[in-house]
Amino acid sequence: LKPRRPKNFPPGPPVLPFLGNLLHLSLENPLKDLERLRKLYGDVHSLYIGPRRAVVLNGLKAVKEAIIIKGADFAGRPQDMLINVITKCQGVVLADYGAAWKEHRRFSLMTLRNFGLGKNSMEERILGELQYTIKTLEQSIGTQSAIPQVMFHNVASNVICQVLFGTRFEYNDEFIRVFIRSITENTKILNGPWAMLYDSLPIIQNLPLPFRKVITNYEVTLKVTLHQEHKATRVPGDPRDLVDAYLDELEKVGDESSFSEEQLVTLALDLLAAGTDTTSNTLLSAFLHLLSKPHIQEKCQQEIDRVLEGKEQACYEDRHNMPYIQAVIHEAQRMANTVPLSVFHHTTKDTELMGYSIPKGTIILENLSSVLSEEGQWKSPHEFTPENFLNEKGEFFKPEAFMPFSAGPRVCLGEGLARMELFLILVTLLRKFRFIWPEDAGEPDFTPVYGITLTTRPYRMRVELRSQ
Ligand code: HEM
Repeated sequence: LKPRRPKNFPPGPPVLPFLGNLLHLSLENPLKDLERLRKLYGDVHSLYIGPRRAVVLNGLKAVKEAIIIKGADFAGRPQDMLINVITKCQGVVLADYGAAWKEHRRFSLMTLRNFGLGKNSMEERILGELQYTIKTLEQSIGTQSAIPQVMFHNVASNVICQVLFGTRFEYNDEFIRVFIRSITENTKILNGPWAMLYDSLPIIQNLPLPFRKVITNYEVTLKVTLHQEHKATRVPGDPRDLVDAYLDELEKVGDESSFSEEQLVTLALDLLAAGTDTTSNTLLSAFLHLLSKPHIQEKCQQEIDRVLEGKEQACYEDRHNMPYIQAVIHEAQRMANTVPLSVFHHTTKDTELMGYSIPKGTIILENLSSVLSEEGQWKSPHEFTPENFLNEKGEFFKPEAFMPFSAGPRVCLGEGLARMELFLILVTLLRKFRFIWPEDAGEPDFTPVYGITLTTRPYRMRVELRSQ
């Protein structure tokens, strides 16, 4: 009943029968506990999630050795947790390391790239979507209460919807409202207390407890995704979007590959879920910092005005002339710490790490937080300081420990898109508006709400038009 540590396995806290190390972690937010355990047991330590064997990786050295240098050994995903019940191990994000994952990852990367080129490029889609955001913000001028939460989720999910379905949704559309509510709820439940209990105690898995909400939420998102009727209007060989491209591929490869209509639905949901909550929570955190540090906001605006003088709108290439903006965006990502424990990995074979033996089938928690704020890697690890990314000459540089997208074979496949979104959204909005912390709002609260993604606590902002 009490799990036994394998030989030469990393050390860790004493393990209890059934519960493993569940009592060593705050189920509401285990990040502080992981910091404490790192101090006690070192950069690589073990942890039992109920009966499941897990290893936590802390700091750049351990994370790099595992997911980059020994990437393939650490590139699996666990297949028997609450999260897998809903995705049936398909798609990309939670698929195990193997042919189906590889084929779907390759297809997604290629399609994102193809739909990002030429006419209707990704850049145009983002800038087009921003016109709706600008309208929303303009309507709130003169009030103290622009509410950025839903707005940034809408932008991020509409950008992906355009790639997937070739269409965007009005911000009050049923699809987008239901979809966003369901995925934001699920990213909180899926690594919260109920998921931990579900994963630790098989005996409770069929009881009508709150984790069942994850399944209902997933069914809702599935229904709305399936609702996108594509087949009737598509022209084979002339794809309008990712769904068309997938259906083309399915016809081409037939039964010989892992492609199937069921996989397509999971893939679409994967991309929507992975691309919405991450980008929007990063933007929420970035704006919270800019609201509380008006001098940094102003410095960004000066650089934007200078570089974009005479130009109607920003393009992604402009980033090369905006070292300060680049530094602010990277610093915002570092402090946002959007996916603090990455997505759980799983060892694909018996392997070694920093002198320890780690058997095949061990869950790996990659503590990205510990790298993004590691002492010794940053000039200022705990404060919002754009200078973390600027050299003495004011030029932008990226330290090795900047890994909000993780790294190695499983590195975020939306990194290129996310970086383009963050740049164009921040630059366009900061050029047009000044964002001010409302006088009646007290002090900004930077304590995040824990989940697969960290979220800022809800806040309001005052918006003024800038005269350029
Ligand atoms: C600021 C925004 C984003 C952040 C911080 C972020 C971060 C991450 C992280 C940490 C992972 C886990 C990597 C690992 O397991 O080692 C991941 C995976 C993934 N992300 Fe992102 N992401 C962002 C935006 C996006 C966008 C816009 C998309 C959609 C196109 C996307 C799609 C994915 C997918 C499909 C995976 C799974 C990759 C795999 O398992 O092979 N992400 N992301």
